[in-house]
Amino acid sequence: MNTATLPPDLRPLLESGLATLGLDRSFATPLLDYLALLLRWNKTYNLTAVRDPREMVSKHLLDSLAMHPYVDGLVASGGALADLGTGAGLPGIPLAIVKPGLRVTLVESNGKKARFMREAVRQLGLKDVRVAESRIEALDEPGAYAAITARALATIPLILELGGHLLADGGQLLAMKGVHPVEELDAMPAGWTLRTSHPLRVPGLDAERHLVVVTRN
Ligand SMILES: C[S@@+](CC[C@H](N)C(=O)[O-])C[C@H]1O[C@@H](n2cnc3c(N)ncnc32)[C@H](O)[C@@H]1O
Repeated sequence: MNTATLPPDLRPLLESGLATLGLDRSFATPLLDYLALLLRWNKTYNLTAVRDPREMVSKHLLDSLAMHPYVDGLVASGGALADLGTGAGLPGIPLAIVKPGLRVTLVESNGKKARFMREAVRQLGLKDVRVAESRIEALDEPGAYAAITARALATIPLILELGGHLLADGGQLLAMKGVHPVEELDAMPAGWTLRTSHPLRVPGLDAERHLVVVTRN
């Protein structure tokens, strides 16, 4: 893939961030391939508001990857993950890159974004990833997923309303949030339990981040 146009300092920046997150530096190559593709498509399709390549490393790649330990159990058990309102594939594509064997469905209703992701999945050779071009609430796969992820999508009650049907019994919502979302959790519907809210440290990002884990009772 053509990563030659990327600024030369991106690779060391990304490799250092991967090391901080406990991930192998070798993942920098496919992650930069994805970034290069995203930058190229962003010129014609409005895929993400963040357009500076250095900012994309911290705000998109490393931010998505900061939750990677939470999907290790899925790789081990073979459980599937649905990334809801994934946009250009965040966090689903970076997670799939660093967790070979993780089965991911990228759920997105925007046709241009879905088209970009189909191309990215093909070019990156992500064999266990599929794109579902669909409204979340219309995805007819009840109970098919051991976990759902959501980043910059909606409040926790709304995420559960849209996509709760996709989770198997005991399944987990892994919601990426900024500050700990007290009000959202106060409004959580019946049938769901807050398991944990864990602060995440994202290399290169000076902002509060939390991973909120909610389980179906
Ligand atoms: C703010 S973007 C976040 C994208 C990505 N998760 C990220 O972190 O960059 C929210 C995305 O969710 C999609 N979306 C919103 N509601 C949706 C729904 N009900 N079904 C499917 N996609 C939806 C939008 O099209 C948009 O691409």
